[in-house]
Amino acid sequence: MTTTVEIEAVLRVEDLAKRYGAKPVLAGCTFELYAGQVTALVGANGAGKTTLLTVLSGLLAPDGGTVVACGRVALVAQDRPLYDHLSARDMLRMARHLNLVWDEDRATRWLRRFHVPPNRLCGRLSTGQRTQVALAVALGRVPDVLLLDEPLANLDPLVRNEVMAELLTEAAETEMALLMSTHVVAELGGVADNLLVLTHGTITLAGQIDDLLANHRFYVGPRSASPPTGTVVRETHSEQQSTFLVTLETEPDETPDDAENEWVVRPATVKDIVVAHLANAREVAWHDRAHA
Ligand SMILES: Nc1ncnc2c1ncn2[C@@H]1O[C@H](COP(=O)(O)OP(=O)(O)OP(=O)(O)O)[C@@H](O)[C@H]1O
Repeated sequence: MTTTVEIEAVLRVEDLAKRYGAKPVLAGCTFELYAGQVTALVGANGAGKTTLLTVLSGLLAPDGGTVVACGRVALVAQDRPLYDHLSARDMLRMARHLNLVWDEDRATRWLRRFHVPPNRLCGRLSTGQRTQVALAVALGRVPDVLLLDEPLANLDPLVRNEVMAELLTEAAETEMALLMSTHVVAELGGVADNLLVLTHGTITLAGQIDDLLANHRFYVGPRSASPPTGTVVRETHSEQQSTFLVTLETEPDETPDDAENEWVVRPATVKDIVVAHLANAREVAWHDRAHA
């Protein structure tokens, strides 16, 4: 007998829409975030990631749809807004006064862990150190949902790994759901549980990363119009050869090569899947522009 473990959704987003003036930026966004899980939000520049995170944080009102959060939501914004004339320690002190729920230990531990000088003015901290102060303030608020807008962008590769490892521990230990926008797709393996791809303001791919890896395959074979199976996500052709990235209904057999049909089957990475979706989205945009 198999037992299905129900994972609790701590944030539910349904049919979310946002416009800036007359310009629609988000439309029909529907997804959930789960306790203790990390979800990566990926999309082209201008796709609407920052807007989506800002709406989820409550700082920006949506024009349609609903966001239901079970608990506190904290956002670390892209520009890490801090008061430059306050020290890191004063930033925490101010956050303690502004928040009904505040975990001083958790916040100061983070600053210590990443060697941020507590008495230096925020205006004199490096960009990476400012990120650490913003993360300390967000974690000190004991969020049930932590939203991070490109949290790793200004960190060196070593610190990036350390920050991600610490955030994963925090998420697991406190059942905190984490949603982070990122362009560093190659680093998502072993980090994110779920993936959301945002294309021109709409979620075009959502799922558990393990499932996405299991049901995407490359089929490489002699030049042809279609692959032997699956739904085509993206195709490229040379004179002799065709390559299809497909989604499969069921997992393929263990045997990777389909010798009979001369097709070579190989697995796709998260980066392959994301890049294919982004490339498709860009082509659709070019096509729409050309025919406008
Ligand atoms: N305050 C604003 N007023 C009007 N338009 C805006 C505003 N903020 C963002 N936009 C526009 O909305 C769209 C989505 O922007 P957003 O910053 O959410 O995208 P993004 O996916 O976070 O981009 P990036 O990856 O470059 O950070 C863009 O076309 C942007 O120019």
